[in-house]
Order: sequence, then C-alpha cells, then structure tokens
Amino acid sequence: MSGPLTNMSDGKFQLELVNRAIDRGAIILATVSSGLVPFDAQVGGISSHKKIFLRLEPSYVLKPLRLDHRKVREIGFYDLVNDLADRSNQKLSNQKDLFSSLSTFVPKYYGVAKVKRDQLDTSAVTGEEDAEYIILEDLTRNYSKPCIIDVKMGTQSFEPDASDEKKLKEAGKYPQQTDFGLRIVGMRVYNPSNANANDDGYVHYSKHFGRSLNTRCKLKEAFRAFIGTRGNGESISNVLEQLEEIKAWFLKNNYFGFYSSSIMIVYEGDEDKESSPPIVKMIDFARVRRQRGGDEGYLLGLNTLATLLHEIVCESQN
Ligand SMILES: Nc1ncnc2c1ncn2[C@@H]1O[C@H](COP(=O)(O)OP(=O)(O)OP(=O)(O)O)[C@@H](O)[C@H]1O
Ligand SMILES: O=P(O)(O)O[C@@H]1[C@H](O)[C@H](O)[C@@H](OP(=O)(O)O)[C@H](OP(=O)(O)O)[C@H]1O
Repeated sequence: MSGPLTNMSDGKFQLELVNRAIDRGAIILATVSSGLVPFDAQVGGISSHKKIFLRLEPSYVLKPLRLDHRKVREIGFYDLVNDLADRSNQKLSNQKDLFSSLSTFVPKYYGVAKVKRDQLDTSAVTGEEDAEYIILEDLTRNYSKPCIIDVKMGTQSFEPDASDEKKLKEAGKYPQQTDFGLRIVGMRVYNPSNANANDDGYVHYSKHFGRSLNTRCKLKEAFRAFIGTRGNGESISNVLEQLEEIKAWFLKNNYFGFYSSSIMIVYEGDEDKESSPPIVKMIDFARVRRQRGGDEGYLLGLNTLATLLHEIVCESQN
C-alpha cells in the first residue's frame, strides 16, 4: 500500500509509457513553427546542475525530465490524471475518479518532446546532449507581467523510503517545514520602481530567501511581499477559493502522498492591464506515491498558506 504510482519493476511497461508520451508530444511539435527558447518565468527548481525550462510558442513550457525514476513517475502521474494509463495501474483502478478530479488543479499535459541540441535557438542551455522534456500548458501565458510563487508543500520534501543522506539533506534545508507544512522555493514580483528590481522590472526571491524565513512572522511578510500592491482583497479571495477546492480534494484523498510537490500561484503584475484572474495550480509530481491515509503534511501546508493570506487581506482592510 506504499510506493510509487507507476510499476517501477516492469521495464517493458516503462518503455511503452515513455514512447506513447513521445508520440503524443510529436503531434504538438508538428503544429508549431517557432523555435525553443529558454523559459524566462521559472522561479523554482533552479540549480546549476539542472537543465532549464524551455518555452514553445504559443502556449507551452517544456520541463526537463530527470534521467532516473522521476521521469517515468512524472509522466505516469499525468497519464493517470488524464485517464491515459493502461495495464500498469490495476492497483489504482479504484481511485481512477479521484485522479481524474485532479485535472482542474494541474497544468494541461501534452506528452514528451525529444529535443536535439541543434533545435534550440539559444546557447543558454548547458550540456551537449539531446534531452527529453515534458510538454505542459504554460501557466503564465495569459499574463503580461506574471508574478509567480512556487511553494513546496508538505512537512518533508523527501519520501519515507529515501536514503539517510537524502533525508538529512532535505530536512536541513528548512527545519521549519515540519511546523508550517510548506517552504517557499522561489518567487518574483513585478515592481519596476523597487530598488531591488532587475532590468526586467521584477524583484526576484530565491530558494535561499525561502529558507531564511525561520519564523511565522517572516513567512507572512514574504507572502505579503508576493502579493505586493497589485494583490487586492478580491484577487486574494479568488486565490483562497481555489486553495479551498484543492483542500477539498486532499480531504477526500486517503491514498496518495505528494512529496516535493508544489503549489504555484500566478497573478497579473501589470497595473495598466485588464487583469486575468489569479491562478492556483499544483505542479511537480515526480514523487507522488501510494500512501495509506493520504497526505496530512500537504493539508497542513494548505492551512498555513490559506491562514496567512487571509490574515494579510484582513490586516490590509483595517
Ligand atoms: N506549467 C507551468 N507553467 C509555467 N511555469 C511552470 C510550469 N511548471 C513549472 N513552472 C515553473 O518552473 C518552476 C519549476 O517547476 P517544477 O517544480 O515542476 O520543476 P523541478 O525541476 O521538478 O523543480 P524541483 O527541482 O524543485 O523539484 C516553477 O517554480 C515554475 O516557475
Ligand atoms: O525532490 P527531488 O526530485 O529529489 O529534487 C530535489 C527537490 O526538488 C528540491 O526542491 C531541490 O532543492 P531546492 O528546492 O533546495 O533547490 C533539490 O535540489 P538539490 O539536489 O540541488 O538540493 C532537488 O534534488
């Protein structure tokens, strides 16, 4: 009753799963004429040893797949949500509806792209080798100046069967995660008049900033900074409603744990624009697993997030 969603001992199945995803992705790639460029709105998952995300016009992002179990697991997750999975998942057949009902909370999924080095319109992508990317809906596409936060959810960002080394490394990043059920791994806010803004007008906050928020008060200030001047009561209420819907899903969920997975929030930072409403989505599913009892840690993080945002909006109205 515990372990990855995808059958990790069946190599043939894994190959089929990846090949099907590549066939699906090829359909998308055949419809686009523009090239691949670095995705400039990535706030989390940034490390010197990781490949960067790419943008594919008009509306896609390409997320680099890891060359280990995480590749098959993330593709397998999207297959389940989109009801594309087949014989691998007899174990999960009773939870099919639970998975399908996640589809409104996660980015649309379009398969996998095999990208050759010479297809890239850029020299900014490291490594000489070809690579595989998962093709997702670009959640920032409807915004002129997308303000974005990536909040890693749960009381721990390692799976229960992780090595001692991995457990120590992850637990040491942000000890407060056990209390808050979340950690901020990156954010950016559009505010060209801020002294800390880059040339692009955004103030960027790194994972190191997120790890420095060692009190509830500092964490709340960080969310206040994310909301900035643009986030009014109405847009925060909208975010809270979306968080409530995700919470309702997690209250029904008795079967799955979401480790090292995030909530991503996007809102319009351009004051001159008629703004699209904010969106709240779940992202990053390479460590979703079967787990009796569901995910209390994720629920704690949802409560912390909702409570802090609620407090911020109440305080701004006083
Ligand atoms: N569908 C999407 N649309 C737009 N931006 C996205 C999308 N998915 C992810 N991102 C951006 O990419 C960042 C990293 O995403 P994600 O967590 O899935 O990558 P990762 O490589 O698995 O990261 P990590 O190393 O933290 O596990 C997010 O913080 C967000 O800025
Ligand atoms: O969950 P996974 O797939 O094991 O991946 C890790 C996880 O995404 C962490 O968020 C990330 O740390 P940061 O958020 O701190 O960057 C870490 O990077 P690291 O190996 O560079 O520490 C990754 O290895």
